Amino acid sequence: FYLLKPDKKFECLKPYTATPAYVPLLGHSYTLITNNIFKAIEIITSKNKPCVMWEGPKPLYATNDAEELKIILNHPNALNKLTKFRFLEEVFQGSIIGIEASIWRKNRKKLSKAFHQNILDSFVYIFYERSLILVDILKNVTSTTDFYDLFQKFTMDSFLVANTGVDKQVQRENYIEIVDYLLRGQAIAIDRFFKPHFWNDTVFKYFGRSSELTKCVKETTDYLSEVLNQRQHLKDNGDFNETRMKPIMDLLLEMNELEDIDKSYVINEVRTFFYAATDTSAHTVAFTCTLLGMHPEIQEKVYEEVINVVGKDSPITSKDLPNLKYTEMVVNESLRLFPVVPFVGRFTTGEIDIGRLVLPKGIEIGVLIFQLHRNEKYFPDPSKFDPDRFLPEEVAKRHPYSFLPFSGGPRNCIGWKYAMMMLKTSMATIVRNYKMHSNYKSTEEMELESHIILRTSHNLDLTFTPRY
Ligand code: HEM
Repeated sequence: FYLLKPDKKFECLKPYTATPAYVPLLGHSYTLITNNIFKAIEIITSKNKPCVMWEGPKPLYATNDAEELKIILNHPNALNKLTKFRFLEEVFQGSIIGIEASIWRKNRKKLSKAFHQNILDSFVYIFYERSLILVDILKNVTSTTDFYDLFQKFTMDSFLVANTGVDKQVQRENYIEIVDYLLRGQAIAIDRFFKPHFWNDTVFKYFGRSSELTKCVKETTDYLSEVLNQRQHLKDNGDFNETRMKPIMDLLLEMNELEDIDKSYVINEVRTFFYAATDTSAHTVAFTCTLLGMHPEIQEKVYEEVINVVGKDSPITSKDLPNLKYTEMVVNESLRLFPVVPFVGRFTTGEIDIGRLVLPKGIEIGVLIFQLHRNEKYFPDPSKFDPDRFLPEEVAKRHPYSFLPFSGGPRNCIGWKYAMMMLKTSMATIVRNYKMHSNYKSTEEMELESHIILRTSHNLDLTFTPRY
């Protein structure tokens, strides 16, 4: 009986149960059998309002209501991640993204120092240099170019320099062993996350790609450990490049000495930053280029702004970024329509009163970022691309928790400023050099899917024509 019906202690959630049929034993999880997680959530939340979905007897309260999200994301009882995060632990290895709240608090404070504005400012020339390589590579795109892959190489290239000080020329080289290990490790862990039959450790060990995953993690650990030793050596000899920028790894290394942090901790955090930073930013560049390709008049406004602020040939610097206001509005509107992290999850460690309901201790919460951004209550005509929604007077009229591409509250994205600076630098560089074109007539023509990070299920329709 327990397996067939929602647990008695969660009775209070029953009136909010999602509309698709509740299937004994599975609850609503059966929707995952034939759909990717993005589609499954779309089906379950088709009424576009908060609801409870059931994984067998285990409830998940899913909401796209800004006021509820404000309460939840700032509540001390909602700082832990979904219990299923443990299936990603083999790649995260106790780093900030999945760690339990009491340890997370201390670590977040330390790591925040690496995202100080002065440090981020010093990365802009890397973002710009790497964008120039991207612009060069864009000369060779054809109708078969995989844009997700192309932009991912750009973000990985920028990441490796800004975070580890290593220049691997990721955009120019076809195969780089360490990048392959990083990406394969990520893919295997995510695959397990969404395949219930692999949630059992023994089944995963004998029938899944467990040993390949262990190898990928070991190889990336060994590589980052070698880089760390080289940085340490440079530091001991007084050869740290102090003049232009300090990679995040060097900062963590300094903290390591000051605050007695373990070296393996530094390695795990840097690897997690890699996972959190690269696909997210790459897919945002891909979506933003496509949206500009669909809207030539908006693209020209971005171009004019870039020429007015930076000029035709000057490098883009950290001083220019605050003045690229319209470019920022465009990036924001792109993140609204296509929030590349379409949902995040939390787990309640105590009750949370969200007004019409008290969420009990011990349930999962789904923060429906995609459905929040497409909620007509906050964004009328939600599938229309309209950067003017981000004019300061329009933003002031809206609920502050109606736009959450980087989530909200104390456990939001630690890298959001880094991401925005990289996105603005790269978009300005691309628009200054190319006219983009896309044949989509509306965003609804773009079939979406997600295996954590949002993308289209087909390659993007996009062409680049040099401006000069
Ligand atoms: C477009 C780019 C990005 C998007 C949309 C994005 C979005 C997010 C979201 C939605 C979360 C989850 C927060 C939650 O659970 O409530 C997150 C967490 C995180 N992000 Fe990002 N992110 C981006 C880029 C980056 C970059 C560039 C970095 C690092 C350089 C980064 C590092 C992290 C880390 C470490 C966390 C975990 C934070 C914690 O638990 O305290 N992200 N991000």
